Amino acid sequence: MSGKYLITGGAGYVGSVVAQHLLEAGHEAVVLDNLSTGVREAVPAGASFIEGDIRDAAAWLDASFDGVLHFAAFSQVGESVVKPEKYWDNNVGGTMALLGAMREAGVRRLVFSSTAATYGEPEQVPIVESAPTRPTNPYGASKLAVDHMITGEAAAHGLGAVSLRYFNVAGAYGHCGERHDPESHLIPLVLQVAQGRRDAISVYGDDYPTPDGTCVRDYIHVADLAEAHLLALTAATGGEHLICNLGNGNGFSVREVVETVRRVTGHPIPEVVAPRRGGDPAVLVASAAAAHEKLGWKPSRSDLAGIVADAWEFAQRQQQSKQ
Ligand SMILES: NC(=O)c1ccc[n+]([C@@H]2O[C@H](COP(=O)([O-])OP(=O)(O)OC[C@H]3O[C@@H](n4cnc5c(N)ncnc54)[C@H](O)[C@@H]3O)[C@@H](O)[C@H]2O)c1
Ligand SMILES: O=c1ccn([C@@H]2O[C@H](COP(=O)(O)OP(=O)(O)O[C@H]3O[C@H](CO)[C@H](O)[C@H](O)[C@H]3O)[C@@H](O)[C@H]2O)c(=O)[nH]1
Repeated sequence: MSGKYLITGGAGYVGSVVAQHLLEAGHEAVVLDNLSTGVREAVPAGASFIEGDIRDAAAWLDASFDGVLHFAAFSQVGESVVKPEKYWDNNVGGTMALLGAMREAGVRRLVFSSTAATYGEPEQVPIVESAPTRPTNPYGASKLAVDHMITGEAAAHGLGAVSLRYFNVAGAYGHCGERHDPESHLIPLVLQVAQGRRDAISVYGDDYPTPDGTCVRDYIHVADLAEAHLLALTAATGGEHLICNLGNGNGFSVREVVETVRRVTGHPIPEVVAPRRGGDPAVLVASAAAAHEKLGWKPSRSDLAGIVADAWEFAQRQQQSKQ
């Protein structure tokens, strides 16, 4: 059955891909974004666009909406360590206002972008949802606070909610991909080196307790992630707050990612070892068993070279459109 959904942060990377998937599935998509890190051109054709802040969501939310997909947030681990107040204000303060607006309008279905950063340094990998949550940076702490807020809202006021804890999102889908400015994520940065826009990639730390000394992450294709959001909308039912990890269950080190980019693009990628970045856990790899069991989700684009190839195609198209 088709529905009408508000997509906060739908001018950003993940939100724009999910908006595109919702439209393709026959839903109506209304994007609310203040363009703080997103761009207007990322909003898919066919979606309505409101330039505004989630703190003012009450101005646009009404009972005609079947649910909210909430992506709007600041999400840079390193920045959150030096400017924690920015993260509490937007991620926690903004979501509190959004939940209030949903309550007032009688909108009872929410899918929230949570993160692997809620766990911190794991005791065991792959990480399951019952693992201890001890975030090592304010970004992860702000997202964990929101998860707790949603649990309370579901229990007290009958909200149906799913928090999706993404691991490292990568790749592109159609005209939607990663175009942050400045960019902070590993894969698009390495691709910028391949394009000649940067001289080298800085490897943040090579003395971690991992096989090659660099951090290990679980890279998940953004289109696989989008499919999980559609399944989560169905699973978000009154009074329950479900939390599911989304990842492939495979870990790749920073050096393995750089090597994969070399193979996919055919460009040599010079690397320089730089100091560790504050707040980075050594290893983050997901168990997605709960998403499989409770949402019926299974990623189908788990090959790292394929993920990098899609991101490369998008980056090349972006570069050409600017020339
Ligand atoms: N990209 C990842 O690897 C990753 C991993 C885990 C979780 N997440 C989460 O997924 C979500 C989307 O991430 P992304 O990579 O697409 O980020 P993004 O920065 O591309 O998108 C976020 C969007 O939210 C908008 N926004 C921010 N604050 C707002 C506000 N107060 N009101 C309205 N709009 C606002 C921005 O303009 C932007 O368009 C975030 O919540 C992030 O924490 C991302
Ligand atoms: O120039 C760079 C950029 C990154 N890295 C390293 O590459 C790895 C991946 O870094 P990203 O910045 O691409 O991603 P993060 O793991 O820091 O964070 C991402 O995934 C997290 C969950 O795993 C959070 O959800 C967060 O929102 C999202 O940005 C990290 O070890 C980082 O130190 C480098 O070595 N050099």
